[in-house]
Amino acid sequence: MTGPLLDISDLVVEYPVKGRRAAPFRVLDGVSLDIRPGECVGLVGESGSGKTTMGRAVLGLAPVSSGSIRYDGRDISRLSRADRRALSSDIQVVFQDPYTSLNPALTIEQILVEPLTVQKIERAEATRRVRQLLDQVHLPADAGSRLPREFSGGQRQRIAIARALALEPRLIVCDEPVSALDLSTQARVLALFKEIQERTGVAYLFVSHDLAVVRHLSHRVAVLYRGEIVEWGDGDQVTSRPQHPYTQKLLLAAPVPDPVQQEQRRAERRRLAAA
Ligand SMILES: Nc1ncnc2c1ncn2[C@@H]1O[C@H](COP(=O)(O)OP(=O)(O)OP(=O)(O)O)[C@@H](O)[C@H]1O
Repeated sequence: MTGPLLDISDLVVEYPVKGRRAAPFRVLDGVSLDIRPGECVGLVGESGSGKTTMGRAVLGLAPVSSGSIRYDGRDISRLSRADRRALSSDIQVVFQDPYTSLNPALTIEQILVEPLTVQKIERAEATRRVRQLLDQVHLPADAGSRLPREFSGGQRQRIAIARALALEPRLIVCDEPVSALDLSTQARVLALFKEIQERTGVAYLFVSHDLAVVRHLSHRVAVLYRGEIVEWGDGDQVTSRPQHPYTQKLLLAAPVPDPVQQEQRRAERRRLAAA
């Protein structure tokens, strides 16, 4: 039995508040969770609960006050810039907005080659890898010569996924990666995430406000409420039979296509609100 790939323990993240005597604003308050190699852990919660901050902390972009984030056994919560850069081939990210996350002035090939050249991978090998990456995300080989604006939102998110995969990371932080897409595109991009995970064995920290999205591919799910994890466990259990009242509300808030079921959920929401 191998240890976790990522092990977050008692993590506290605080932002300073203007004014000399003001106490810092605590966004994450003693959060613990772990991700096993090849596992998808979903992190859900409503807006402002601290989900993005959690992803940013893993990427070294949030101020950690206490606690630890161990990657492969080593605490990475307070790395120097150089050590953090060295870790970029292990931990990658896919952001929410495919419109702003890709440099509009670069061709897709240039976007995908960039991380490879930073890691000093030879040009011929990089070009071969770009073709392979486009194939992996089901984009045609000639996509390489085009600019991001020539692609739809779903296709741009595929390009962002290809870029994240370029260095064959072991973990990808996915921060609301389908929220900006329409429903049918969401389903196709989620299927791609799943397929890539099964093929490459990469692990995901999959952040979303939407329980239905997280349910789709998470082995385990953590529910964040006001900077604390209120429920954490098996994905099916948490998303279908939640124990905590906050998760129950999140589940009832998710829209369902069947109007009868939708009305039953509204009634249940009213009952919970009155309780
Ligand atoms: N750089 C920052 N400085 C100060 N406060 C911040 C900063 N980043 C986030 N916060 C605050 O931390 C809280 C949690 O933000 P975060 O973006 O992590 O939430 P979230 O659950 O991802 O919400 P959303 O789904 O709306 O993005 C919010 O109250 C936010 O205003």
